[in-house]
Amino acid sequence: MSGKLRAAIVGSTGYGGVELIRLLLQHPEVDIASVISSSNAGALYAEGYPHLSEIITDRLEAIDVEAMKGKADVVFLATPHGVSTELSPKLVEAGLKVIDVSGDLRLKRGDVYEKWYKHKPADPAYLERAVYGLCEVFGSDVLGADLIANPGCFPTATALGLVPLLAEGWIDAETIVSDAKTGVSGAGRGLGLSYHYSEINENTLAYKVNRHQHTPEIEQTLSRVAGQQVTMTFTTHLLPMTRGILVTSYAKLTQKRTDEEVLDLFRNYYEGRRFVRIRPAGKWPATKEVLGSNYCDIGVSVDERTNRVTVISVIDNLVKGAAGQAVQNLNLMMGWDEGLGLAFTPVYP
Ligand SMILES: NC(=O)C1=CN([C@@H]2O[C@H](COP(=O)(O)OP(=O)(O)OC[C@H]3O[C@@H](n4cnc5c(N)ncnc54)[C@H](OP(=O)(O)O)[C@@H]3O)[C@@H](O)[C@H]2O)C=CC1
Ligand SMILES: CC(=O)N[C@@H](CCC(=O)OP(=O)(O)O)C(=O)O
Repeated sequence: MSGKLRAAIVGSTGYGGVELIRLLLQHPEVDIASVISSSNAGALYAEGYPHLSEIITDRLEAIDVEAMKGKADVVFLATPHGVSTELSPKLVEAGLKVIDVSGDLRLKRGDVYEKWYKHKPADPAYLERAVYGLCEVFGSDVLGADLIANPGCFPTATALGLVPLLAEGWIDAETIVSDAKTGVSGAGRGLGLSYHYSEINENTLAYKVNRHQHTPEIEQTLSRVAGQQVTMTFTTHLLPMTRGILVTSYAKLTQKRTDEEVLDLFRNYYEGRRFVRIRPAGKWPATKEVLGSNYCDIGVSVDERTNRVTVISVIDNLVKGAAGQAVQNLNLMMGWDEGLGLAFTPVYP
């Protein structure tokens, strides 16, 4: 026994799962105890991911709560929507800690989940119990929790760019518009027509316009911070790149502000939070500047002509938008330094 925390990963064969493996391999307090597949138990993990040959030598295991109870302390779920709804309660009742990377437990209201995800919602007791782990905003809720709803990729980038402004009442909550771009890995490893090379190469398209499932999740966070119901316009676009999310948000200021005032607001709000970096006035973050890292980089500017503020936030969808924030949540849950295993410099170029 190494004395380390033992982690099992359900959905380990997907992009979120393999990114969790990359990060957990570097974590000083965690051992990967079990890599789990619903469709390919018995196969060598590295058959599907040859870049992990001789690094992950384990075979995939089937989903078995009793087996997980015997060999793991924490279970990460990087599974399609609908799986955690059924599985998380069983894992929690078996005494395991659960970090759910899917959207199943993020929305507190089951009827809202059903409307946007078109799936049956989880038991309300577990929706209530799940702690929404947007680390830089609600991180203090995570210590000691046993069930974490890890935020979505777009909600992480979008909310981190808007929360300081709403927390201080600097923007009119009825005027928010967020325009988001993502790379194709956001859609996972499965095949889909929009993600074929010949469909997305040299192409850009909007999708799920006015019906993206992350809209109510962002609104839930913004409403909680603002202390009033916030509704917004949120539009997603697919870009011909592998990783990265860039969100541009606009909102009306409630009174005149300068660039420096708004930048100071952001610097103060995120003081001491190492994974949020605020660019100086006139500088804008790019997705490549956070690639492979857990950073969310933010740039802010006031348009004096329209009295609107523009916020640009970038993350790597698979790190801060999924596996990285999940590890950060594990760290906060366990009372460890929140950056353990996450000291990755972005990959550049
Ligand atoms: N990709 C991203 O950037 C982000 C993804 N997410 C969320 O994380 C989750 C995983 O996404 P991602 O890794 O991209 O998706 P993938 O499609 O790449 O992987 C999903 C994995 O889930 C497993 N799976 C499929 N059906 C079941 C089932 N019935 N029970 C258990 N496991 C199943 C599959 O593996 P197998 O058949 O081997 O079991 C598959 O490898 C999703 O909920 C997604 O929305 C969240 C934030 C960002
Ligand atoms: C490119 C692409 O399709 N991206 C996905 C990202 C969603 C995701 O990752 O899932 P969660 O809802 O669990 O966060 C989308 O827009 O639906």
